[in-house]
Amino acid sequence: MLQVKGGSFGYTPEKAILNNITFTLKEREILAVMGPNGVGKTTLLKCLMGILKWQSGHSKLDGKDSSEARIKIGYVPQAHQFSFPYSVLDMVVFGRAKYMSVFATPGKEDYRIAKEALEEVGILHLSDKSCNRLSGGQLQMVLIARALAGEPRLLILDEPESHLDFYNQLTILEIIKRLTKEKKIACVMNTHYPNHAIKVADQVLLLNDCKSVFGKPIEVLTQENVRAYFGVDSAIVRTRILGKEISTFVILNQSLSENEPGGARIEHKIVC
Ligand SMILES: Nc1ncnc2c1ncn2[C@@H]1O[C@H](COP(=O)(O)OP(=O)(O)OP(=O)(O)O)[C@@H](O)[C@H]1O
Repeated sequence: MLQVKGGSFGYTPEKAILNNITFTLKEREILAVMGPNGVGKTTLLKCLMGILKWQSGHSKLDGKDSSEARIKIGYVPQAHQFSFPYSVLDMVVFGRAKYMSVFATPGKEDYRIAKEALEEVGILHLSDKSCNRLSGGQLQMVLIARALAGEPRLLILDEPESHLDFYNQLTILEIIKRLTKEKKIACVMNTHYPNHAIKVADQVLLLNDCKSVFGKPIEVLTQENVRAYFGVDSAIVRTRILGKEISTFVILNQSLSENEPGGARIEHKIVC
């Protein structure tokens, strides 16, 4: 559904940021884009949306060049960066603007779709509330609903769970996962949390210094890759809690990485 082949981009001719990015994403799949600060994750999202033009290579959505397919891409920015003096419903109706002519106002059908999007993320009851009176988690859900109202094939989210408490992080991730599967769309999200990638992503793209690696979370977030891309020692531990097997990413402190477990009581098996 989304295909990126040999994508390269730099803001100046002297310094490439993204080099030869290649991956494919199927319908109902989530891609987590990861890498240290400033490596080009947001730049990649902008190239996928056609806001920045690939300098070589291309990205295609359903076979169409990203810039042509832009109408089918829903973008969810980080909620904490904005203030919005609109009601929740009006905000979500903005997601329909790309289908309207310049001076047109939203019609009944636009409001119906906007309400449906609010229902899908579970916040229809907030319709009349001002966006400026919402919590960070609620506002993030409003922005997801706004993107959904645009009936996207591809949902792009820039660190959707950052600045949220643990409960809201999980809520947002569950919503993203459910919608991606139910609505048969694909989703690309930047995240700084390996455990979130393990929890919801089907694929991970690691970026650093013009290098990249793509694959399933457990295959990509290996000790070697994490050391090479982030400069820290890590492990994925598999733990059984209440009969359920859970894979968890941990950063190893010095003593653990020197094989001194330091009295850790959880029984675990390092899987990669
Ligand atoms: N408009 C711009 N013009 C020139 N350079 C830019 C521009 N936007 C970003 N950059 C530079 O490009 C590089 C990649 O930036 P980008 O925002 O894509 O990184 P990121 O991986 O998303 O970072 P973070 O994790 O901190 O959000 C950085 O060095 C940044 O300073």
